[in-house]
Amino acid sequence: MKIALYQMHVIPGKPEENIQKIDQWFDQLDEDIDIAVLPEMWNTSYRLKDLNELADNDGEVILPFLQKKAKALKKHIVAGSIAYKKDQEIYNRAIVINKEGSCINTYDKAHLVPMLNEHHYLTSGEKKPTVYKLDEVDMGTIICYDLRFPELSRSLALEDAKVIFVPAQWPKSRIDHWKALLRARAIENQVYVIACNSVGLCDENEFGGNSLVYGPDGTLMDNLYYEEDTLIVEIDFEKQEQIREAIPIFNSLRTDLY
Ligand SMILES: O=C(O)CCC(=O)C(=O)O
Repeated sequence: MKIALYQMHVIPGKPEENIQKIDQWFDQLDEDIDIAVLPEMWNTSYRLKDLNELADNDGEVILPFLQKKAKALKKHIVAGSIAYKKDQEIYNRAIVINKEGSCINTYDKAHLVPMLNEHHYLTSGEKKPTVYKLDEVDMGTIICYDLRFPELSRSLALEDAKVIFVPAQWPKSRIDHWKALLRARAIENQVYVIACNSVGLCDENEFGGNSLVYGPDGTLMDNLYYEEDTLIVEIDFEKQEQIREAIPIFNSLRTDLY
């Protein structure tokens, strides 16, 4: 399975321009890419004060755009997350569209970031992320700060997720945490962790890139640096099975204790 990640410089407060950038990025992807992955809040970036005007109202612009694109390109889109307005509430919503153009999964970021005062502007999700299938493989998505809460990734792994996507706008100043936490989530759950960060500035926030993919044994399969760029990786589920057989952590779980 071949996956392309867009380490995007999201233009703050300019949803139309960001849609155009993504449209062009999709168009230059090779035919053999199965899944295209986008970062967190790629329509607005962190212009939180303006989200009431900028958030996509019930997905009315972004959903049809992604659905049409997925169908035309015959690719699944793990569409990171967007600022999504519903009944006067604004969510940081992850979206997955399959190559037939159906929206098969959504998840509203459950852990809002105190350091960014996200809770002043966004409503937190009240449900945990759920597993979805792309090409018959179980996968899941968590968003950025969720990475600090291992319970969420574990709950996806216990539902049989083999891949966990982490769209983010993670700051440059804490990139060491980003890499350590992503690697830990990969090793402890024996999953592929596919992490798509953004780059560039939004007001005083600088995002740190370093989008990467860790294998189920924590091997760094590939990574990007600090510029806008594309990462392409190929993942292998037979290899994952071998890793899980060699160190069978899921058979050793003590659900009687925790
Ligand atoms: O946890 C962190 O250090 C960064 C989290 C973050 O920036 C986010 O969730 O958008």
